[in-house]
Amino acid sequence: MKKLVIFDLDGTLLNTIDDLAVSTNFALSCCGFPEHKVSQYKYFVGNGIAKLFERALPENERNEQNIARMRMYFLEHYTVNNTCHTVPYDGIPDLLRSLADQDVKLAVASNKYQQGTEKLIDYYFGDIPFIAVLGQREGVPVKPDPVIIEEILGVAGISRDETLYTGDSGVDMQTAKNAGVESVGVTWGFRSKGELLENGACHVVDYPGELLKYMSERL
Ligand SMILES: O=C(O)COP(=O)(O)O
Repeated sequence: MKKLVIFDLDGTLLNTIDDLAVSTNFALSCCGFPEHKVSQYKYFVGNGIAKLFERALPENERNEQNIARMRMYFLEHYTVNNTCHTVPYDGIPDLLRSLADQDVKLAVASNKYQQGTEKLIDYYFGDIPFIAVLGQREGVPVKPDPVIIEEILGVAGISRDETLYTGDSGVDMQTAKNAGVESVGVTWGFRSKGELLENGACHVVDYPGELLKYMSERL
């Protein structure tokens, strides 16, 4: 029986890629560096914003000072422009609502910085009763470290066996494995089915409706 579903945010609940790309390109251009195509950002996102900046910077410019400058310009732009193009994936609001109606506990575990994670969840899913909305926080290791999952299990009072973790990247599948939790990889996000399987996805789904069916067989 599954009683808790933990969701990744970027590429799983929300398609955030355009806003992330626009704000990172803004920061790159403020720093005098070349921009990237939106499609490239699908491979830059997933390990938190410091890693996003490192990957976006030219190879010989990847240093602490440039990452700090990128962070400043990015946050200035993204803080006010993070809901311009971002949308929930088709079927996600219905999936969350149906799970909540069936008394399944819901939580978010993201590598996006905490304030951004909370703002987007509140803006797009304000009516969904998430028991925990956790992003990247100072001093807490990012996914694939399992600490974020362990924190959510503690808040929920639910065991590993009763938990499902859902995400769109190899990092997400590794996180679930490291936490000893069953994983479902989703193919509507930023990464390929191959990446999900290579990183130990227990199951892979192509539509939110499939996840709902999978869950209803396990309630
Ligand atoms: O900000 C990121 O790197 C991605 O965050 P995610 O963990 O929600 O995919």
